[in-house]
Amino acid sequence: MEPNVDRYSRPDPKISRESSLHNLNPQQEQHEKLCAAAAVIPFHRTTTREEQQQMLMAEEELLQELRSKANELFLREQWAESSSLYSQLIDLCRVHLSSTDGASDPDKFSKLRKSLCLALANRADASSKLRSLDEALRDCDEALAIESSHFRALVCKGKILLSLSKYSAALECFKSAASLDAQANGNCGTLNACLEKCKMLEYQSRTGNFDLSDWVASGFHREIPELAEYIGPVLIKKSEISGRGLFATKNIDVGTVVLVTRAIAIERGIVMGEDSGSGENKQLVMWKNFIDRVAGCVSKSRRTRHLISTLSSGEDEEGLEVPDLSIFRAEASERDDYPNEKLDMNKILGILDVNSLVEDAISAKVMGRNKDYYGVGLWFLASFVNHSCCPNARRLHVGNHLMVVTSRDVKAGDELTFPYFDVLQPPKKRREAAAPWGFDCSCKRCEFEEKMRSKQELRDIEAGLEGGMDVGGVVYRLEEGMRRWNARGREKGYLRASFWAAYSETYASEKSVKKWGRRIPAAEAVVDSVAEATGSDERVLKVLVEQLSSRSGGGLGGGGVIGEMEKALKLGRGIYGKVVKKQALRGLIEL
Ligand SMILES: C[S@@+](CC[C@H](N)C(=O)[O-])C[C@H]1O[C@@H](n2cnc3c(N)ncnc32)[C@H](O)[C@@H]1O
Repeated sequence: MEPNVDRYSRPDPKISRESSLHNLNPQQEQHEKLCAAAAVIPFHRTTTREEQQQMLMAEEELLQELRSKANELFLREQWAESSSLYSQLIDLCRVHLSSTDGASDPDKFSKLRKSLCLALANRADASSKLRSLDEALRDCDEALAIESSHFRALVCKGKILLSLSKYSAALECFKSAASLDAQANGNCGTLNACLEKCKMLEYQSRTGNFDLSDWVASGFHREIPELAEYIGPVLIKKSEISGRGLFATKNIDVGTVVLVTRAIAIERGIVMGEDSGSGENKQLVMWKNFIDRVAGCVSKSRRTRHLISTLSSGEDEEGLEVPDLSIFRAEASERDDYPNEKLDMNKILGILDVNSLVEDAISAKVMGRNKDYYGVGLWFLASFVNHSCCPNARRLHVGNHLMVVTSRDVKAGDELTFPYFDVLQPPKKRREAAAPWGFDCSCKRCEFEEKMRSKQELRDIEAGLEGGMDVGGVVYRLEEGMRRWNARGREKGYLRASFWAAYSETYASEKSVKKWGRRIPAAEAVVDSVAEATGSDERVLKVLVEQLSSRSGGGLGGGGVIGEMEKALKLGRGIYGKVVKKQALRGLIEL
């Protein structure tokens, strides 16, 4: 069959020069020359075989040159530059494909399609490094629409889906890639690693079974474990505390993971000298960087923009809509089905003020953080959890993930709350800590303590503690006062939690314990009531463990302390959650 000579006619010079060549860097000048050689052919004249060969070579060389330059930049991790060259390569492939007839020149057609697919997959890889995930996915889908078993596009798409927490869809991609001829595609090590990781994350996100024991047992020295995002038995509803809140949909035991969510953005650093000016400046710089990061994520993803727009910015919280929990399930989300929200910088700043969490919060220190460490981040679903001074949950920060773990048993229908700040301090300090959040806490404990403010004696005790009064004396006066005020059950726990600093210092000092003897309660009883009132806390647990240790003379093997050890383990579960299994937990709390 006669070749269709027109196919080899020079493509419209406007398209070829403007869309592909014009932006080339100087190193590609030689190709301009090659193309210029081909350009001597008048546009309307049909080309000879020799001219066709010449043009084919020029085309091939140009593609090859672009490809190697783009690959080189990619290997040098110059993502934006390599992406721009892949774009030129893609344009060029498209131009040539549009003028190539697959039926009469199948080799060239198939070569061009392969080049196009590879360039799309590579650009997707570069875009994903730039966190332009929507664009990256579009490229993978285009490559896969051309060749459904394109290895690189499948692996790249799998990785992007994995980073978007779409575990089942990612697993499908990796499985399809694994079913291809491994020899032909190479890179099996990476694929197998992705496949295994994906299987584990898919399992975690489906079951909520997480196990951090090995990491904890290594003293947090091993690499931070990979975690899936997970939404447990919870739902968002109107809250009596304020606006919307997160509620349990069934009874939940202490230590259960109810939520694992990855930060939208996070900024970390070591801030030396908490009160020094340089520390504050560093925090300000970090805050600014954090805002930039969030703004970057918002500009790159419709989903992020939509989800962030559901968060409170502190204004008219009662009038806010209750979003459907399902929009936070990454697995369920389609790429383009989000409204294109408009979010100005003021709104973003308001949202960050109300919802950002600081990783160095007292509850986060447990996971092996340095005391000068400071990290600020935004986590979507956790942003619906209200604060309470008698919370029933805690947060654990593991890498970029925030885990919400119940710190005591929770009943179906209860609102889940975690502390935004240290709740083992007196009401005045707690009010000061709540002020930057823009609220006055009115949880049961705060309500009770507000009523108790009328007691001059309590105010004197608080002033005494602040003024450096003997801590044993503070404990004694408070215990005496509670007897007279008829404080019962949880109420005692609330007050003891408020004066926890005095209790823990007293029990830590043999001299104080001797001095006050039976006039102050046993540490175990205080630990029980504080844990009952405010949930587990590592400082409360520490007092219990020290008591156990001193009672058993340093070793904890004695039969008499078994019950207390079980109690300590239960408290430990409320702090670290069931994600740290018994043996590792024993090590962690030094039992
Ligand atoms: C992270 S948001 C919590 C979810 C929020 N209620 C909503 O509807 O989006 C933090 C804001 O919730 C409100 N809030 C949280 N805990 C509160 C409490 N104990 N008392 C009063 N307001 C509270 C405050 O307005 C606070 O700035």
